[in-house]
Amino acid sequence: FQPAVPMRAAALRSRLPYSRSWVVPTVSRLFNTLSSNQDLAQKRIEVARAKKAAWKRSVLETNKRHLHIKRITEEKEQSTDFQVPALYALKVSVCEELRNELHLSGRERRGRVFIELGSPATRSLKSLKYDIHAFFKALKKSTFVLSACLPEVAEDGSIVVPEDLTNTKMWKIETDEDVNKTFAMADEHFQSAPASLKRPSISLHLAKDPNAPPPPPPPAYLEGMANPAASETMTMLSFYSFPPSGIEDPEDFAMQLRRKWKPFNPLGRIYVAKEGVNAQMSVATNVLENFIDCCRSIPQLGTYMENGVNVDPKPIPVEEFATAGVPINGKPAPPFRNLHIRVRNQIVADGLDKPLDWQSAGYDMPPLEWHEKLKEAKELREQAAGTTADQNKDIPVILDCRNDYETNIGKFDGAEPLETTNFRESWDVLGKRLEDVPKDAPIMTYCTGGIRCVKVGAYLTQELGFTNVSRLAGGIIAYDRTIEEKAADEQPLFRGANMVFDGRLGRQITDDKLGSCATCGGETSLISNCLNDNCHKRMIQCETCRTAFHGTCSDACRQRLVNNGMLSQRLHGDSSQTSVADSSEEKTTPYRTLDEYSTGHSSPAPSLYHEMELNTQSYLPSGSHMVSGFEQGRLLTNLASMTREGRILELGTFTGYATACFLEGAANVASAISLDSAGNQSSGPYVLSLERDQRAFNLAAAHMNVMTEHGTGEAGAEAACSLRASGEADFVETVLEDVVSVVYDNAATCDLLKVSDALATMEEMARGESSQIDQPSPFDLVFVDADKTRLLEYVDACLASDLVLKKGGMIVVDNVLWKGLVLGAAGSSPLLIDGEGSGDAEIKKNRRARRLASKMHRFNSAIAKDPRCEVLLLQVRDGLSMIRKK
Ligand SMILES: C[S@@+](CC[C@H](N)C(=O)[O-])C[C@H]1O[C@@H](n2cnc3c(N)ncnc32)[C@H](O)[C@@H]1O
Repeated sequence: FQPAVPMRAAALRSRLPYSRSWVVPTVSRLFNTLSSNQDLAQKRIEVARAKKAAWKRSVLETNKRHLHIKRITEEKEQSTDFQVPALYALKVSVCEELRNELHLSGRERRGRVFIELGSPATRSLKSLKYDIHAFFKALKKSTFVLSACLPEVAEDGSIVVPEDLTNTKMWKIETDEDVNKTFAMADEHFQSAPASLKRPSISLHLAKDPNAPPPPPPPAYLEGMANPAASETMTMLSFYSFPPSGIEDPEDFAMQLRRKWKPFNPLGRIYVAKEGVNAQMSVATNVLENFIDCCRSIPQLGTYMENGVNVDPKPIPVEEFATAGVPINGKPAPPFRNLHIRVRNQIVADGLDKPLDWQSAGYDMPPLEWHEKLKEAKELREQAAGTTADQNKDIPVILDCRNDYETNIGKFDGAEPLETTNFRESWDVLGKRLEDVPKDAPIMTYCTGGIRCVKVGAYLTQELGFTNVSRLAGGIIAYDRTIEEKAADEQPLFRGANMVFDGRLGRQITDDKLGSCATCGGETSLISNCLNDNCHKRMIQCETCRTAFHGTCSDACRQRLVNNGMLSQRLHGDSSQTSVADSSEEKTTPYRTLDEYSTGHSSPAPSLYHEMELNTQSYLPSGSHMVSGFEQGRLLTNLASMTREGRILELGTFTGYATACFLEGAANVASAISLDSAGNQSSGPYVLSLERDQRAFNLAAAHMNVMTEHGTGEAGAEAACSLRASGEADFVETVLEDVVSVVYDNAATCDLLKVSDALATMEEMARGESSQIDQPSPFDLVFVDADKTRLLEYVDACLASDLVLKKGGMIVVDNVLWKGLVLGAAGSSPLLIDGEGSGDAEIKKNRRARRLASKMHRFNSAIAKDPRCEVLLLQVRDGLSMIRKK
């Protein structure tokens, strides 16, 4: 054993620059010193990481504890033979001074904290304060002192908290001994208290600690700041930063931004990734300077916001702001509704297989210099007619690095668009375009706000070896502002409209209409997204066609809107459904495909479903293609409606679309057999759905609550829509209990179960050993829609045991045609994949798709031969296999 202090001193001595090794500065010693400094830095990073991990663990533990306590209270409240006081209830109130100083919200000022019998908080002041802090997060642990009294029970059985906190019955809790005494008194008081007091209780009063250090002064950027709500205008702005050491913990950084920006009430969309930050925002103009100062004070933004904050030259009056975006669902919309700070893998998805050095990306050319260079380039081009390539080498290559729908409505004179539909395609296009261009030739690049050109510049210099690359600083936005502010007598060399990434979509810079309407071919600069949300294609479309096609891109999409009965709702903002039979659309629009015809002659899905899809797109966009959707969803409802008892098991809930379809079907069964109470785990209509992803589970839980509280019609759709409109992303992030239970229409029960692996849970059920939920009695239908690599195991568990699926029951397996690739896997055609690219990432993705297609083919072949069942493989959506258990 060695004492800790000397050991620390020795370690420090060997690392500090003034240790003996520094006195004789030989090269090797200097090197040693440097490397030990690096060690020290590394150690610090490790300590910081360990602290963060410990903090995360403690948050998880606290959450777990809350849930545990909730369960105990519920169980105890239900059980009649409750004897032991397992929990103490502390009624906590916070003094006025602390409330104001810490800006406590209603829930944080007063509430109940439960303390378990025998837990450290019943013995030590520190633990008691810790537990109170765990419930009242806004309280700082050291800023309060405690006083206590015992609650009185009124004649009517209600619990009275003394009004007069200075009353003599109150005592201070200052030591561990006081804590012990207080809990002992609560026990004693409980013995003689009336039965309406369910457990030993203590009233606690929290007052400001007179010895607490004064709160830190507000940051300078908040001093004397105006009230953003009083601003008459809003200012659009954007910025990006690629800090050289990256962002260590993007989740944590995103939280920091939310906290620091709260006083400004900004709106916008911000992406945070390890590589940096990319923000498009609107901020009240009266606090714009304060907001910019705040951003500058954040080290990861500060000096790394290349070209500072790109501010739109014209603030928008608040009344105009409310309607400055492209209308959504036929209703006027602002450019941004909420503040969304999202963590992503990259702030601009580039598809490169390794990150480059974003600090070394060519010359960031100020807008006025860019303007002059373009004029020179124009002159050079005019003089160059009929001259040799060698004489033309000074003419710069001007590259527009945006996508085709952006360059089609506006670009700089003489610029060459890359004609990409996605930024990831740029690398191949650049390679081909610049194949024969000398490495020292001048190359000028630009994009909307400059961020894409950082990546293009890095690629051109580091990967393709060009030495004379420049990019327009701050992109077209900064150019537009600079010309307007500093060279108003000059004609802008950018013609047409600049597409921006907020609800306005396009900002007209000159009156030129360079785009041609995707529908009629006429001139236009209007850009929008197809109103059929299943398509949502970004398109250029003139005002006339926009009206004629009701904001959709084609006949097919317009027809979809009509079929879904949402046209009138979307265009006029009313909730009345268009009656398909009465609709003139139905009579006059010819059907171009059988698909369109079939959808056109099916009953529309209830309105809730569409909102569920939109919520999925909004909260879990990368998985939104997984939702079952209209055709398959309706089929699932019908199948569920035809089952004997309406008992359905779904593997892979995702956001609850198919779950809702099944619940609808189960309720149909209940009404067909005139059940007068809802089914449950043991008998009658019941849906059990298993999911492992917390965020998907939370959104599904919210959807199921909406469905059961408001139904699937207009009221349900409105409630589901408000999940999105509230902008409260937090509900998908919180940890819910692992089981969420709802009853629909008093006819069918649905349990959502959060599991770590649906297959393991199902195998437990097959053995009759379900650990998370009481063993449910067997199901009529099992929908297999979780991980696609273990389909045989899922189906086998259903076929092998009658505890999961009844004899004669049905297994439905999704995605069995795997985008048509099973044909290739069966050797019938080459394995072609739509839009097959040649980049490494694309090749990897395709390899995975092929591997899965082979697995799917093996599954289809095996199950078709299995004597325990009969199979019908339907070409619905991505292929549905209907497997009847014999
Ligand atoms: C295709 S989606 C389900 C779509 C949903 N059934 C619908 O129709 O809307 C697949 C879901 O299964 C979940 N999942 C995948 N593997 C799982 C597993 N082993 N256990 C539980 N859930 C799983 C995924 O998180 C994902 O949400």
